Amino acid sequence: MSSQILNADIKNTCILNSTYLHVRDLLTDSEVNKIHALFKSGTFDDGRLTAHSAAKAVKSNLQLNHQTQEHTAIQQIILAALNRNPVFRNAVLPQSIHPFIISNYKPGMHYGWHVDSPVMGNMIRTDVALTIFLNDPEAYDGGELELQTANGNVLYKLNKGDAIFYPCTQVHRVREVTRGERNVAVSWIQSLVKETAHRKMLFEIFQITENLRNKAVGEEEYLLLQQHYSNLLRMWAN
Ligand SMILES: O=C(O)CCC(=O)C(=O)O
Ligand SMILES: [Fe+2]
Repeated sequence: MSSQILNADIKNTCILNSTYLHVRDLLTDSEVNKIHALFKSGTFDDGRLTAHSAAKAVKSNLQLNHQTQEHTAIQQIILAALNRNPVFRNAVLPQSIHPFIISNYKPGMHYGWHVDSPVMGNMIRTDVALTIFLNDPEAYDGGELELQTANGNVLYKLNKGDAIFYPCTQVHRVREVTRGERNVAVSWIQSLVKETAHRKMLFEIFQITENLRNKAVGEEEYLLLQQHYSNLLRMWAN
């Protein structure tokens, strides 16, 4: 299936590569700075506390204690940014979002090859995983998020404020950080639409509808397209 960005407005804000959605500037610079300040005053725990048994063995990082006010404040900033983002809303179709893990990798830390649990927290089915990069890629060496795909591995190390969304079905790892520190926010989303291929089709139809809005609103074909979008979403929503 083709996977392209069809809408000019959306094109400036994200890159869709197969099923990997890279959203640019999900967080503004001012939000990243606020998060950085909260990060510095936070209390961090061993990341193995939140890993399931097989993942524990390969995980080495630090995570902001989730019972702190810093964690609550960072999570609020991120949730507000996600809620206002039309690409996120229409491409991911979020139903539930797992509380964020705010993590820090120092030199020597990594998260080896693993699969994420299919169900997490408050019975959230993990359909889409996301990593939001919270510091400059130049600030550290290594630390790439690496995903295994049928066409070879793909690596992501994005600008601060950018996010990558990927299907939870993929084996992945975080490569060892060899210099500096890697700060990210990570979460998992249960989508209204479980199948990645269905979400992609809906996102493409949504963009076509947006493209046609000005010239075709009121036309019969436009109404039919909207009807099919609505009915497909209703058919696939769970
Ligand atoms: O830090 C990342 O980019 C991903 C972390 C991860 O794979 C996980 O927490 O399960
Ligand atoms: Fe993971």
